[in-house]
Amino acid sequence: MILQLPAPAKLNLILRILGRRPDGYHELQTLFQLLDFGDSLEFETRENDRISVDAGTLDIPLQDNLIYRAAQLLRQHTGCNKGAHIRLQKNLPQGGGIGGGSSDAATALLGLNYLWQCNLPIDALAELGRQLGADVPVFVRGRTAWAEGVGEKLTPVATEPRHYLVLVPNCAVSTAAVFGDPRLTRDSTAITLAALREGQPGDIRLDSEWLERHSGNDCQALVEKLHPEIRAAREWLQQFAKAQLTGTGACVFAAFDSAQAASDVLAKLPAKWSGFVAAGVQESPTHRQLAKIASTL
Ligand SMILES: C[C@@](CO)(OP(=O)(O)O)[C@H](O)COP(=O)(O)OP(=O)(O)OC[C@H]1O[C@@H](n2ccc(N)nc2=O)[C@H](O)[C@@H]1O
Ligand SMILES: Nc1ncnc2c1ncn2[C@@H]1O[C@H](COP(=O)(O)OP(=O)(O)O)[C@@H](O)[C@H]1O
Repeated sequence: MILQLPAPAKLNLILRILGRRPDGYHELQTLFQLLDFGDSLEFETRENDRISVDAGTLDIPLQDNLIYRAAQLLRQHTGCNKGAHIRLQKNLPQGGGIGGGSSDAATALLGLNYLWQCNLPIDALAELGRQLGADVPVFVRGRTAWAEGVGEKLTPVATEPRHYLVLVPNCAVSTAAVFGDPRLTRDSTAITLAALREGQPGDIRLDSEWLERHSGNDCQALVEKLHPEIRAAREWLQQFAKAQLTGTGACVFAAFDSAQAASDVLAKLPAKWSGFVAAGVQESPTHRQLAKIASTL
């Protein structure tokens, strides 16, 4: 059996650092916006219990690949001893702050849970994801969400449909180095969403005016100090629309009302940088694909 699933990127439309916990991890608040663009994973069952990964252009040891680690963790947790061959088509830059590795890990958990018929509920898969990285649970749950804690307390939210131009500067940022830097500001006040829920059935809606007021990224100033090229990319994009860092970088992004408007700016991009246009989505393309497969059974 062969199963093909997307592993979408995310943007942090808001990233606030509230403080540091005794274990060194940071308390934060972030708005994870899922995108309709990302990597792609293909899963194939095998006759034996081997797990192999063809990582394509991604040049890292197998034991470090989050796809392999997700597969091992799922087997350990469930006692499953089945094997699989997994092919990765890597479209997202590494260390970009758009969650490529985390999303690959989540898609591996979701895909293998289905392929191996482990039948773990989403809560259990999200907990396994948390063990692999702070950003994995949001991709496992598959909803654009407001995150608190170290990023694992998730509240699904509805954002207005927008198109994003994401620029990829020529550098990779180490998340651990940014969080370990004494110059990082860690004193933002917490935002409360509760007031926005009043009288509204369903998910909390974050409209563009609210987003405009609260957008920002507490890592941006430090990351731009460490990597002047990221500042240059953001300032270039800023000529056309409000531009901001995602996660701990390196990517920067701006929102547009249409894909055409974003593509028009992308067409002007200096050759030294690359970029892509993607739409913001409420539900992960991974979950949409799994639901489609389930509906045809
Ligand atoms: C801050 C974010 C926002 O999305 O940055 P990006 O990775 O997307 O750039 C993420 O939550 C990152 O998530 P992820 O990349 O999965 O982090 P992890 O592998 O769990 O942690 C990498 C390192 O970042 C630091 N870290 C991470 C998350 C957090 N809330 N506090 C931290 O201090 C820790 O030093 C940890 O060793
Ligand atoms: N399947 C994978 N895809 C990308 N990176 C991976 C993967 N597995 C492990 N990694 C490691 O995770 C690190 C961060 O990955 P990535 O998710 O691309 O960055 P970010 O969290 O900044 O968005 C990479 O530098 C890489 O060493």
